[in-house]
Amino acid sequence: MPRKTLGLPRTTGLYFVMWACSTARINGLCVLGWLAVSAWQLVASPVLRESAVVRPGEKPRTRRRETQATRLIPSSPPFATMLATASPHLQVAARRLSLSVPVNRAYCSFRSTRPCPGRYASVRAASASAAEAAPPAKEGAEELGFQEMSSGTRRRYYMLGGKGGVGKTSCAASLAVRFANNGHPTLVVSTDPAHSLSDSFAQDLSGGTLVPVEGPDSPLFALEINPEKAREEFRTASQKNGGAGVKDFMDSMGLGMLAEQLGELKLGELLDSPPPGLDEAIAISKVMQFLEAQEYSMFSRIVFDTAPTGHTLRLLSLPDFLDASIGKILKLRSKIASATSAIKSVFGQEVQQQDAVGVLSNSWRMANKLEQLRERMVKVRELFRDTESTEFIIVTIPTVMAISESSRLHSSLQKESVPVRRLIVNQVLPPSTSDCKFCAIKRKDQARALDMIRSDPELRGLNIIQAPLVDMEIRGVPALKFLGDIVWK
Ligand SMILES: Nc1ncnc2c1ncn2[C@@H]1O[C@H](COP(=O)(O)OP(=O)(O)OP(=O)(O)O)[C@@H](O)[C@H]1O
Repeated sequence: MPRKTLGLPRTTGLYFVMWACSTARINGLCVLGWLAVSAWQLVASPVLRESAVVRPGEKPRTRRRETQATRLIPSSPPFATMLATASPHLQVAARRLSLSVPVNRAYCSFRSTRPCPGRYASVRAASASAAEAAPPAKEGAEELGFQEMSSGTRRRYYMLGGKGGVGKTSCAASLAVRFANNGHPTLVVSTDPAHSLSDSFAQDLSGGTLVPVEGPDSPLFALEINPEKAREEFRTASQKNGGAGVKDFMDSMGLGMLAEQLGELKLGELLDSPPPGLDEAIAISKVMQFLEAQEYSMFSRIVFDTAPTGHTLRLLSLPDFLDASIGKILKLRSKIASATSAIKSVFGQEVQQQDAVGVLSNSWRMANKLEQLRERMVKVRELFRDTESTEFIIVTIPTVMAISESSRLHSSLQKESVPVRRLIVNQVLPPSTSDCKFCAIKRKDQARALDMIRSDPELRGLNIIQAPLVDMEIRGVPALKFLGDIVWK
């Protein structure tokens, strides 16, 4: 029908078609409306299309970014923009066009009262925008880029930690992939009792041994330490605690005091309900064991995906804890050794005597193992504090709760003299030309949280790395490479 016959301006024509769709609620009509609008859009929307690209007060978007966005999600930005700039009736109509997911997505990313069905229209565009929007990290800060992390072949350790669920594993795995793709034979280790490294690499890494990860240019191995299994080694040594018969026997030997002291130490309980941090301590000491072996000397970068904040802090104070809780055992060790040999030399093979010897020698073995653990923990703590080889990277998200926790974590790490220089703020919503209500509110919240970082006395001195919230699940080496290229620059 010629436009003149209708006698309506173009936008009103569009309005009419969409209004018909929204009122009729008939899918067939919706399809017709959609086709009509698309045809109309092809021939008559240069002005509106232009307005989709540049708005007052905004930087013009580059043609390239627009192309990337449209390639990744085949939505129809000009059409969505038209909807966004038109009346609320049109927006209702657009919602009813639910048969067209791209349109819904595009629509949502412009104006909606509900959260977006997909996260972002374009991952690449998002990351580019985030990089553009990243605030200067700190005043007078040294520039710490990936180049600095990657330079040199001397072994370096990176420990990523923070509140649960902020993206520690994704960031640690992406850093490991990035190192491996930059020529470093790399080992990534999860010491978090609730492992998600396997999920992150989409590969089974459980089993407590080094597993090669397929994909990167240089060797990349992953290791999930099973704390239960590692603890089992210690537990078996403490299983025979002896019974009343043994106690009587030791009393009769004049070793009653020793038996009582051993009983009080409750060796079995120490490992059955381990003190906080012990699991991770055993896990890290296991890694130290691995790394002492010649066959693992090839790794020039070791990345740790650590357990959530609390565990890490307790881990650092564990050597002191072990001193306090097993110090007594260590003191008793020589007494145990001499009592064991005395009993062995004086008596024959009676059951009671065997039990008594068993208790003492188990206790002695146990004491030895705990002593070894304590020594390793001291080494782990030294490693954590070595500014030359180690860096702890705090991962957070832009929420008040996560930032408060990161601030406390930083303060505790400072007290323990652990070097921290970088703070990753993960899942930042990138700026967009227009916002759904949900996104706008979320973005405001995030902006407040980012301001909080800038004014936080603990965090403002750190080099801040913003990682955008991306619209895909970060799973498998290609996705991790993708994230790594954005985050580790
Ligand atoms: N920048 C991002 N954009 C989109 N999704 C992300 C991003 N970072 C992490 N995620 C997603 O968030 C979820 C949690 O991430 P991850 O497992 O890395 O967190 P975590 O801190 O290690 O969790 P936990 O404390 O439970 O081990 C995962 O589904 C991951 O894909």
